[in-house]
Amino acid sequence: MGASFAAELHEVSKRYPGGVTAVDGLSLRVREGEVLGFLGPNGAGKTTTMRMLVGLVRPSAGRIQVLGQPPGRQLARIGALIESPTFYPHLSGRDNLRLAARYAGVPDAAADRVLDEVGLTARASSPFRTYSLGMKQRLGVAAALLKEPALLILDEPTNGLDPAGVAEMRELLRSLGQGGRTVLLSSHVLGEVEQVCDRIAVIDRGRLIAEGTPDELRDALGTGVLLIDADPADEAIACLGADDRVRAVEQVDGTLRVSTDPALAGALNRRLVTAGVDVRELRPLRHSLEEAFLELTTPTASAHRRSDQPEATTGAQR
Ligand SMILES: Nc1ncnc2c1ncn2[C@@H]1O[C@H](COP(=O)(O)OP(=O)(O)OP(=O)(O)O)[C@@H](O)[C@H]1O
Repeated sequence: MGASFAAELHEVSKRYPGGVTAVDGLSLRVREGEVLGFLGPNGAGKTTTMRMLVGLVRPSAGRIQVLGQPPGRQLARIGALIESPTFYPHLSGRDNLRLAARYAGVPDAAADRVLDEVGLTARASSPFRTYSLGMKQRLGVAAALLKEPALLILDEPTNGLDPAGVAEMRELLRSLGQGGRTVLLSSHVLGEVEQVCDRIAVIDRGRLIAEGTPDELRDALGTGVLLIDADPADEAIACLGADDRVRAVEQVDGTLRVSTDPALAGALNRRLVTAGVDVRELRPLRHSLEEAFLELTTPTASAHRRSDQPEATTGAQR
């Protein structure tokens, strides 16, 4: 396994006693220095994967390397926020972090550095119990930063936060990803990772189902539909309907929605023009990333959405 990956999983599975397969043949590489969003619906296996990376859970099958070693060997270089961290309610944020610093074997002064990094300096002397949920979560991130980790693993750090808390956490995550640190960040909400991550890995039922930059995901999860504005439309429908490579043609608000391989755009354009049809516009229909994510992970939700789309007014179905 190469050195340019902060973490590598190869065909990793985890089957819990009782029979739940939480992770199922997962192969994934976290590149050094990237912020990787680990996205999946509830129960997809994100927490289990993260627990395996830090050595809290043993995989049932497969190989894992973290910072070039098997899990559990490089804990001094890994900061993790996987379970809600336990802090003493009556102690201040600073004193809680100083205790954690001693436990981690780093100087007390690290507490002030990380408080500053997560934007809690102004409230550092207040008792932990007076913190908002967002501040508590940020203190958890601060604790994970004490060791100046090369790899930071954060499991759903925005979970349970109100919109203002989510926005603050997003800002913090964006700043954490700058510099050379590698960050693995899980979420079940696309919008929370889309803006802060270099790449996104989507898992569902323990399996990797898509991986790439947000743009690559949008492209890879194309709809298989070309939008064509052609004149006369009737002739275009007849021409396209006669092509074996076209699965269906629908006319919606004057535009043809052609179900086909989008790579055939050029060939279909030529065919239309040869048939004497003017092609005014031809482009692939793209999902938003949110739609693409739902399409991949929750078939029932996407079925609902499809039925909400405008009805075809005329069409040729194959
Ligand atoms: N200790 C355990 N024993 C048995 N089953 C477990 C255990 N931990 C998790 N599971 C099951 O494994 C599956 C994956 O859970 P996991 O917590 O890894 O998913 P997740 O993607 O992190 O979900 P969430 O977003 O809800 O936290 C779920 O079906 C869960 O119930």
